[in-house]
Amino acid sequence: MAAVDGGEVDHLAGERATAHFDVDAMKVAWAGSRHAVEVNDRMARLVASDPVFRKDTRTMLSRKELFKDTLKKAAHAWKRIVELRLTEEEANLLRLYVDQPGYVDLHWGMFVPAIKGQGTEEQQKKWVPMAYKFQIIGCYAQTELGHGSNVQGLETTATFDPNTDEFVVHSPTLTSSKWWPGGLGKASTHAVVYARLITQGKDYGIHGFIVQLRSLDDHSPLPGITLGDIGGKFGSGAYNSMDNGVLRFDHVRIPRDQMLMRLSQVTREGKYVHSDVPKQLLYGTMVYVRQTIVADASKALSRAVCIAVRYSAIRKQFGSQAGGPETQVLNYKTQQSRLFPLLASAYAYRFVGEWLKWLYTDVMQKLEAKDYSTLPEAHACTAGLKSVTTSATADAIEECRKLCGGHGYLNSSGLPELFAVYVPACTYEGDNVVLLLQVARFLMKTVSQLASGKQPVGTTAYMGNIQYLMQCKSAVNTAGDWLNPAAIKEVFEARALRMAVNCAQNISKAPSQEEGFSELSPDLLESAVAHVQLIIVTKFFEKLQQDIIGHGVKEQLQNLCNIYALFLLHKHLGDFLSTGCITPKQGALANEQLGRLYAQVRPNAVALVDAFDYTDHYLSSVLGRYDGDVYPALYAEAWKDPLNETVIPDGYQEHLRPLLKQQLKFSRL
Ligand SMILES: CCCCCCCCCC/C=C\CCCCCCCCCC(=O)SCCNC(=O)CCNC(=O)[C@H](O)C(C)(C)COP(=O)(O)OP(=O)(O)OC[C@H]1O[C@@H](n2cnc3c(N)ncnc32)[C@H](O)[C@@H]1OP(=O)(O)O
Ligand SMILES: Cc1cc2nc3c(=O)[nH]c(=O)nc-3n(C[C@H](O)[C@H](O)[C@H](O)COP(=O)(O)OP(=O)(O)OC[C@H]3O[C@@H](n4cnc5c(N)ncnc54)[C@H](O)[C@@H]3O)c2cc1C
Repeated sequence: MAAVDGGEVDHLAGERATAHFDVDAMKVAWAGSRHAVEVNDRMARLVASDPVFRKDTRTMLSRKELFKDTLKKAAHAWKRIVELRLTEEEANLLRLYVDQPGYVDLHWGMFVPAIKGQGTEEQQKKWVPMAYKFQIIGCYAQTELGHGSNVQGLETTATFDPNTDEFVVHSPTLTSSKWWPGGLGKASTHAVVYARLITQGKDYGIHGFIVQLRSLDDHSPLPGITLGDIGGKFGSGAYNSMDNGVLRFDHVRIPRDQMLMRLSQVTREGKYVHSDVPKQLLYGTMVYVRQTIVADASKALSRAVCIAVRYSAIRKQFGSQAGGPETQVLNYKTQQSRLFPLLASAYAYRFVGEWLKWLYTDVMQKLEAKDYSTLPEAHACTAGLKSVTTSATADAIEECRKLCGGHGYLNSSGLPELFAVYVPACTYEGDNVVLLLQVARFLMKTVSQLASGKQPVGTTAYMGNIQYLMQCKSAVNTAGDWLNPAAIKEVFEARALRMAVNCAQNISKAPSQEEGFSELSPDLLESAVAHVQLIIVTKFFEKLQQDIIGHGVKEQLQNLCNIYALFLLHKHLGDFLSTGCITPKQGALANEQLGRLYAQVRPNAVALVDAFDYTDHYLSSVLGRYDGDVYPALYAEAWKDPLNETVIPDGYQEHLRPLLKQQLKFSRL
């Protein structure tokens, strides 16, 4: 089952023949199960073979054309989902492979989960079926012009009026205008709006409300509602398919039962009642989406890496003095040392994403049973992993562009658009720095509780080993010693713990905890990153303990896991040295071992990206084609540009001809 939808000749056949492992079995390890490979493959092909889902001219469309194209694709996708009676799993994958951001992402990804998570059973019964049938389209309207990161600072108000049993939703200032919600600008009929609840003269803080925005008859905004799109965004094509919107309310009335009342209620008389649950559950939808964003990071990263690896195997430069063939750029050690850690990261993020999904499901089950003890851990893990994986992926896509040289800068390489679509992931669903500071808070709390003898659990369990980890010295003596998982885990644990303890000690010297936290925040960020990287490394090792079938698959994954860990060690050598976890000599040995691992990956590189099982349609890159027939495709693609529709360009008569025909007027000339 090869993901070929390219030409007849396989220019990468030689590369595929050198692989030391069973690619089909690796597809199973990557996708999670044989079933997952099958359903992914079927949905990817369904999309690739449907002309409505073509995207090769997307970067050449105007904003209006692009938006209309997005509406068409979303409606067609829905039609196919209904006609083919696709399951929810299949439908999600179909949307993924359509690969065009649009209102449906927010409808399914945030609006529906917000109602399911924060609505009472009655509210769910009323709203969810309408949303499932697309009788209404919803978005998630939280961020405002003046406030995004600071959710408690939102200004929109929802004031209860006991005379009419309604809330009056209002935007009191310009900065309280809702600003950014995807799908809001043009498509949504409804929104979950976050606003300050005011009743009986008291402000009870932020709560969620379902508000109808547009008429279900003619889609015009309802009275008191001002709506629009916030304007063009970074890059051509890319996230411009999404109608991120602005919304203002002028005393808009909604029935009381449109407040999402699972966590707290307002009675008919206007009394505020808070259920016996942590108020942070209000943030539940964000936790859910952060978890999905980690899974998406491995998708985006693996796409970019697939393009860069295949093209690096095709591209040749220098190498022969005697007129023989030039060298494949993939053979250059520098290319390998830039590219293979990214390949390893794609696998690492895939597996940690799988684990995070499990953690999230587990926490949800506990919440159902009124056990809230794992909520802080779930928040720290989703926030931290969202932050680290999206930042690294955004950087990696740009690195892959550079790894593809000049051709990587062409839209037809697929990389500029992928980068432009992906970078906002560092900002949306929580700015990455703000989220890392949340992780740091969690770590500082955990460290402070160690003194009282409280044993940390979950991903901070290693901190309980403080006596040992604060003074241990790595026993690594040879480069090969770095292949021992225990040796790697020990130094990653010691680094993370020592950085956290250093921060805690320095904070305790400040006049107040708050001042210390603020002063130390750059160090706290690094401490949080160290902790999150430890989680990723640990989860990769744990994956290797599972039953992994197929010839050579486990060995390849072991190599990638070691590359991921040793690459991080090399990149953050300063941390490991300054905390005394390793010596400079041990750092050099790690680097030596990395070089050996790259050599082992080299013959397997193309097969390792084939295991992602991406169709050419999904990759949408002439450089990443499965068949490696890059040059004819690049050449043909150029001719499709609208500029090449005519030989003589528009503007020649007005601007070029007069210039070329002008009489020389300068005496000096
Ligand atoms: C059948 C058909 C199927 C069809 C198929 C289609 C399916 C499609 C599926 C699609 C899936 C996904 C799509 C994804 C698309 C993505 C598109 C982009 C979306 C972008 C959307 C957004 O951006 S929405 C807006 C997001 N905004 C933010 O993230 C704001 C960030 N800020 C915050 O979260 C908070 O303000 C803060 C955490 C930074 C601070 O909050 P606050 O001031 O209240 O808190 P404190 O810091 O004082 O902390 C108080 C205590 O609360 C704890 N805390 C904080 N947050 C949480 C949390 N989330 N959970 C649990 N606990 C939390 C904090 O730790 C403190 O605890 P203590 O220290 O113990 O007191
Ligand atoms: C493409 C896109 C889609 C979006 N979709 C939605 C949506 O559907 N619904 C929705 O409600 N919102 C949406 N958003 C909004 C998004 O969630 C916010 O932009 C995001 O949470 C960041 O908040 P901000 O813009 O207020 O950034 P700011 O907080 O203003 O960040 C500006 C800078 O300040 C720094 N900073 C802020 N606070 C601190 C601090 N405490 N300590 C140190 N540094 C700090 C940040 O690191 C950053 O460098 C979207 C945004 C984008 C870009």
